[in-house]
Formats: sequence, structure tokens, C-alpha cells
Amino acid sequence: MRKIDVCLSPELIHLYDVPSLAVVVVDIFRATSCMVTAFAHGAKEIIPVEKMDLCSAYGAKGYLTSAERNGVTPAGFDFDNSPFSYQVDKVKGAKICVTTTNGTVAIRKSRKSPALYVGAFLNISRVAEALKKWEGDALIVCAGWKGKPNLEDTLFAGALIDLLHGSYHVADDAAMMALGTYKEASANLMQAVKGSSHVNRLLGLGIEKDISFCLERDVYPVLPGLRGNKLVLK
Ligand SMILES: O=C(O)[C@H](CS(=O)(=O)O)OP(=O)(O)O
Repeated sequence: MRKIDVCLSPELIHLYDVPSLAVVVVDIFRATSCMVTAFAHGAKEIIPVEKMDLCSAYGAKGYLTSAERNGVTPAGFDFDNSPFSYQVDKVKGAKICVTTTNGTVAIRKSRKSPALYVGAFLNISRVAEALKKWEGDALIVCAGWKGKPNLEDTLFAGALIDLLHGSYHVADDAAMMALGTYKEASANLMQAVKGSSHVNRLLGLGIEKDISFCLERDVYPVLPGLRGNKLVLK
């Protein structure tokens, strides 16, 4: 049977043979939740970049721009890092360039995967369907926070592995840990993330509604994936 593993932080990605694996990149709070929301509202493509000046350069070429560092958006960009900001008409048909603290770093480090998908609770069943069709092994890459693992991305990894029961074997301890953590928390994810470092940071910014929205399951049946340097709908 195929194997599925979890990379708990992009800092650990050198331990995995990414070019041979389908990869699901996840940054629940909030980059991949925003990307899924943007595609569900009609975005045509999203270019993830690591540097803010490159994001601005895409703006000069006609892209809408989204930037965030430490939860805050500097002046001069079109979107912040809230999924609610993408639920607007101007997203329809838009080409968007995005840079965030953690999520876009995880995507760049995973880009050699032959099948890279963007995952969130918002589209988790759609991602599971794609992995069921993939014929090889798979890896869930958690964006974490500045190189450290985090709870919410680990919970997503466990939830996805749970959905793939019978299709994939758990490959290693990180995947076992994610699955066990999710099973313990699944009855009330909001309760489970209370007190976690990322939730505390976001609460400090006054954005509690983002937290509960990003934990909702299967709101948007869309599957963003990487083609070249762009995320597009698969
Ligand atoms: O805006 C977010 O949710 C985070 C900000 S921070 O890293 O927690 O300060 O960025 P993301 O890249 O989406 O993790």
C-alpha cells in the first residue's frame, strides 16, 4: 500500500524525497485557507513568492497583491491574510501574487513535487480525493511558524490521514503523532487550538472569526495545485 508521511516544519523538508512524492502544503492560519477561499471566489491564478519586493513587482505587472508579515499587512498591498478579504467581487478572474510569513515559504520548499496541492480544512475532502487518485507515496508539508511545528497544521495532517484510511499506510512517527493528535481533538478543534501559540498571536490582532472559519470543513470543494510557478485550479 502507498505511504503517507508528515513533514512537521519546512526546516525538515530535506529529509524527504520531494520529487517522488505528491505533496499537500498546509498553513491553516492562514495562508492556505486564504488561497482556497480565493480560488472558490473565482481567482484565476495565485503566484506564491517569498519576498515582498517581488510581490510588489508583480503588482506593477497588473497582479493584485497580498502581503503579510507576522500577521500584519504592510501598506500598498491589495489584500491582507484573512480569508474574509477574498470573499469579494474583485477576486473573480484575478491574478494574485501572495507573500506570507510561513505559507509561501512552505510552497517554495515543496515546489519540486510532481503533484503539489494546497490544503486546508476548507477543502480537505477534495484534497483527499486527489491523493486517492495519486499512484505513489504522499507527504503533507506543514508550514508551521518560522521553522517550528504548530498545532493547527499538525491537526490538519492528522485529519487528512484519517480520511485516507485504507488507501495509505502511515509512514513514520510524525504521521502517527499527527493522526493521534487529531483523533484526540476531533470532537472540538476550536477547543483544541485554544492556547496554541498561533491562536494567541491572531487573537492579539483581534481576528477570532478567522480562527473559527479556518477550522470549518469542506466549505469549498476546490483543489488548487502548482503548475510551473503558479497555483491554479486542478
Ligand atoms: O497571518 C497569518 O496567519 C500568519 C502570520 S504569523 O506568521 O502567525 O505571524 O502567516 P502565515 O504565513 O499565513 O502563517
